[in-house]
Order: sequence, then C-alpha cells, then structure tokens
Amino acid sequence: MTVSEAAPILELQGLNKSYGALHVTKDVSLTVRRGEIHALIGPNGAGKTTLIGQISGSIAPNSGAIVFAGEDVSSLGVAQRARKGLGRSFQITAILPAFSVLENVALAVQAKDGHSFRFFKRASSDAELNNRAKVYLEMVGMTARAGLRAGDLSHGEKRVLEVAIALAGGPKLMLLDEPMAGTGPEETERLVTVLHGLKAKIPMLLIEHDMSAVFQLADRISVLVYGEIIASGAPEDIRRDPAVREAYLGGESDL
Ligand SMILES: Nc1ncnc2c1ncn2[C@@H]1O[C@H](COP(=O)(O)OP(=O)(O)OP(=O)(O)O)[C@@H](O)[C@H]1O
Repeated sequence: MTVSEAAPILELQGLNKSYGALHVTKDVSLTVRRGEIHALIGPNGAGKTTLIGQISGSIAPNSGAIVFAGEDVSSLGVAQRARKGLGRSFQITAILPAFSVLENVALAVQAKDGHSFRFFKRASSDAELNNRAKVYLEMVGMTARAGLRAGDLSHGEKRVLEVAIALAGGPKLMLLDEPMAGTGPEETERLVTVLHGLKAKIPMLLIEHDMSAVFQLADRISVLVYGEIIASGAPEDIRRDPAVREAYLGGESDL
C-alpha cells in the first residue's frame, strides 16, 4: 500500500475559531497521512499557534472536527489526546538539566508507563528501563551522549533529546512546533536528518519558519494566511504557486 492510499492519521475538518470579530481559523481542513511529514507554514499572525492549540486540545474550535487515528477526538482534552498518541513535542523545558541524557529519556518511558516521577529510581539502577530508553536514543543517534548531563548539551542536541523524549511517549503523530527555532545551521542540518529518518515510523505535522528545513523535509506543505489555507500540495507546487509567493512572501522571496 502506498502512503497516499493509507488512511490519514490526522484529519482537520472545517475548523473555525473566532475571538470576538477576529476570525482566526477559517474553515481549515487538512490531512496528515501515515508515513509523511506535512508542513504548515505561514507568516507571523497567520493563526498557526491557534491551530496547534485546537489540534492538541488546549483551544476549543467554534466548529469543525478533529479526527485522529480514525476517531473523533474533538471533545477530548489535552491529556486524553496525549494518551491516544496525539502529543505536542518540543517543549525544551521538559528536559531536566541535572539528569543524564539517558535518565531524561528513561523518565519519559516511565511516565508513559503511568508512573509518577516521584517514584523514579536513578535510571542507572534499572536495567530494563535503561534498555528501553536506549532504543530511543539510538533512533535519534544520541547513544554516545547517554551519560552526559542533559544541561551540558548544546542547544541543538537538546532539541534532538527532545525528539527522543517525545518518541518515548509513544506518539502516533508528532506535532512539531518550530523545532528549528534558535538552532544554528549545523544543528538544523542534524535535526533535519533525525526527523527525516523517523518519518516512516512516525508521521509529523511540522510548523516551521525555516524554509530550507521545510523544503528538505516536507512531503506536502499547507500555507496558512490570515487563518485560511490558501494552498496545499507538494513542495514544488507550493514553491511555484503565485498566490503563495505573493501572500506569504510578498512575491520576492527565494521560496
Ligand atoms: N486569545 C486570543 N484572544 C484574541 N485574539 C487572539 C487570541 N489568540 C490569538 N489571537 C489573535 O489571532 C491571530 C493569530 O494568532 P496566532 O498566535 O495563532 O498566530 P501565529 O500564526 O501563530 O503567529 P506566529 O507565527 O507569530 O506565532 C493574531 O491576530 C492574534 O492576535
């Protein structure tokens, strides 16, 4: 079965959100297929943050539906959606700097199992937990950094660790909110490689300002302008789309 034949992992169906007279999300429909990275781009103030909030469950739309893994999750809260595998990633504050890289991932594995952090034994004393955590470090190519204090990692490495922590939570979709923010060119390149390597296993909705990263990673791109998706399609079509160039970039960019 090809990617396009598979049932989508996420479907946004006609979402609308207004704040008073301000219509921030206008009839937004979008699908993320299994096996793909779907990027959502748009200028500042386009309504990306509000849309992410509606997907993760922190903001209630005025109308429309969110179907995740075949189930309408529109009425579920943030925690319920996260338990189903619809989690928001990249909250760098989730990293505990005094713990080792491996322990950070082990904590996430333990949290996924439903144990409170209070009962966390130092990961070094729990071989089974360690081994499970190591699998996620391996997936992001951080095995060699396992024993390092997480606080001593570079900014880019912290972002990669965030991916491992997100993976340990068992997501069915990764919702990536500007993962490249604040990273240098080499770090961005590394993150691009890591995310590219993971997309066959975990589909992603990528909200990102770094156009180079978006065009390297995305199978499809949707463009949000003033709360409305003005174009959605393959990167080469989006790059050529005159409305996108005009609305998103003022017609004069190297998109
Ligand atoms: N709680 C709110 N009450 C009133 N207006 C809001 C609220 N939240 C967002 N807005 C408005 O909705 C619009 C979209 O905001 P949003 O933060 O979703 O955009 P964005 O695309 O994420 O922007 P950026 O890329 O800069 O983060 C903005 O005009 C913003 O002022």
